[in-house]
Amino acid sequence: MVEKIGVIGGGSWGTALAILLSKKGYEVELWVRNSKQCNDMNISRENVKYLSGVVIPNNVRIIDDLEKAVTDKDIIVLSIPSHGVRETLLNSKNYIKPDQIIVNVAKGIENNSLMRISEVVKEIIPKSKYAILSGPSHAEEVARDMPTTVVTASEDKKIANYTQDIFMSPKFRVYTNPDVIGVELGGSLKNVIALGAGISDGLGYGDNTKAALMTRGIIEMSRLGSKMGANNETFAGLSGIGDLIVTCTSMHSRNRRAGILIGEGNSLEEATKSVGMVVEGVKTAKSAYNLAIKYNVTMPITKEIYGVLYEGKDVKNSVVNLMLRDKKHEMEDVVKILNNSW
Ligand SMILES: NC(=O)C1=CN([C@@H]2O[C@H](COP(=O)(O)OP(=O)(O)OC[C@H]3O[C@@H](n4cnc5c(N)ncnc54)[C@H](O)[C@@H]3O)[C@@H](O)[C@H]2O)C=CC1
Ligand SMILES: O=C(CO)COP(=O)(O)O
Repeated sequence: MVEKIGVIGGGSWGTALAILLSKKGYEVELWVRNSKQCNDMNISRENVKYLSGVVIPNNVRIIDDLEKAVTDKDIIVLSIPSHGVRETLLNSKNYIKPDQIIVNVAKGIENNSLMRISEVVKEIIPKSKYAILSGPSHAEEVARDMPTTVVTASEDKKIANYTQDIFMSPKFRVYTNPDVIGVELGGSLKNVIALGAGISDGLGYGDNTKAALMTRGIIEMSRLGSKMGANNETFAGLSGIGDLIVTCTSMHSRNRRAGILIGEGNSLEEATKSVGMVVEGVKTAKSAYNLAIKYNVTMPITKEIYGVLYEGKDVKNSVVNLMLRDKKHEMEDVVKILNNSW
C-alpha cells in the first residue's frame, strides 16, 4: 500500500521532509499557507525563500488548500512553527480522522498555555495518534541527502515503530523512544541555549564559552525535564545533547544566527528580521522562563536569555551574572538528576 502523506507547512523543514518522503515513493502533498509562494514553488519547483538551491521532485504536490492536504492522509506531518500549530489544527480538525497519524516536527512550547505540542494536539483532537520526530537535523543538509540521525517518540510503541519505518532511509536514520515529554522538551529548550551560544559568538567570545553554555545548558534543560516528567536519559540522546550540539555550532542554525546578531548589538527585531525564518528560541525563552518559575527550577542561562530578549538586559551584564553566581559543586545536580531525585 502506498502511504499518503500531507506535509503541513512549506518552510525549510516541511519542504526537506516532503522531498525525503517523496523519494521513498509515498504520495506527498505539501501545504503552503501563502498562495503566491505556493504558485511560485509550483512554477520553479524550488522553495526559494526557505530552502533555495534544492529541486522539489515533481511527485510532491504543492497546494494551498489545507482541507485537501489533510483529508484521507495516512500521516499528517505538522511542520509549521509551534506558535501556528493551534490555529492550523483548529482550521483543519474537522477533516482529520482519529485513525490518521499526526507526526509533529515543530520544536516549541506555547507561550500562554505553556503546553507542549503533544498537549495542544491532544486538546484539539483528543483521540489523535501522535508522534514527535526530533533531533539534530538541519533542513539544508537533509534536503541534500547528508547522513542524519533523529528520534521519534510516541506513547504508543506501534506508532513510534510505524513512524520510524516511514521516515527511515539510507541517509536518514530514525531511532525510537517512548519519552514524548523528554523529546519535546529537548528540541524546544535547546533553541534557547543556542541563542545564548550565538550571543557569545557575537560578543567575540570563544570555544571555551560556548562549551560552558552547552554543558551547563543541557544540565538546566534536564533539571526542568526531570520536574516535568521526562526521562533524564533522553537529554543525553539525539533530541537532547545531539540537537544542542548542532544548533549551537552550525551556521545553518536560525537560533544561533539570531543570537550572533544580538551579540553584535542588533535589536531582537533586527535579528529575527534578518534571519527571515522562524527563530523558535525567542518565544520558547518566554515559555521556558515561566516553566522554570512554575516548577521552581533553577535555569540561570535561560533566565539571562529571557532578560536580554524581554527585559532589555545588556548581554555583557548577563555574562557577568552567569560567571559570578554562587560557587557550586559541579556534579551535585547531575547526580540528583540521574537518580531522579532532583
Ligand atoms: N529548518 C530546520 O532545519 C528545522 C526546523 N524544525 C522545526 O520545524 C518548524 C518549522 O520550521 P521551519 O521549516 O524552519 O520554518 P520556516 O521559517 O522555514 O518556515 C515556516 C513556514 O511556516 C509558515 N507559517 C509561519 N507562521 C505560520 C502560522 N502561524 N500558521 C501556519 N503557517 C505558518 C510560513 O509561511 C512558512 O511556510 C519549527 O518549529 C522548527 O523549529 C525542526 C527541525 C529542523
Ligand atoms: O532544530 C533545528 C535543527 O535540528 C533547527 O533549528 P535551528 O535552525 O535554530 O538550528
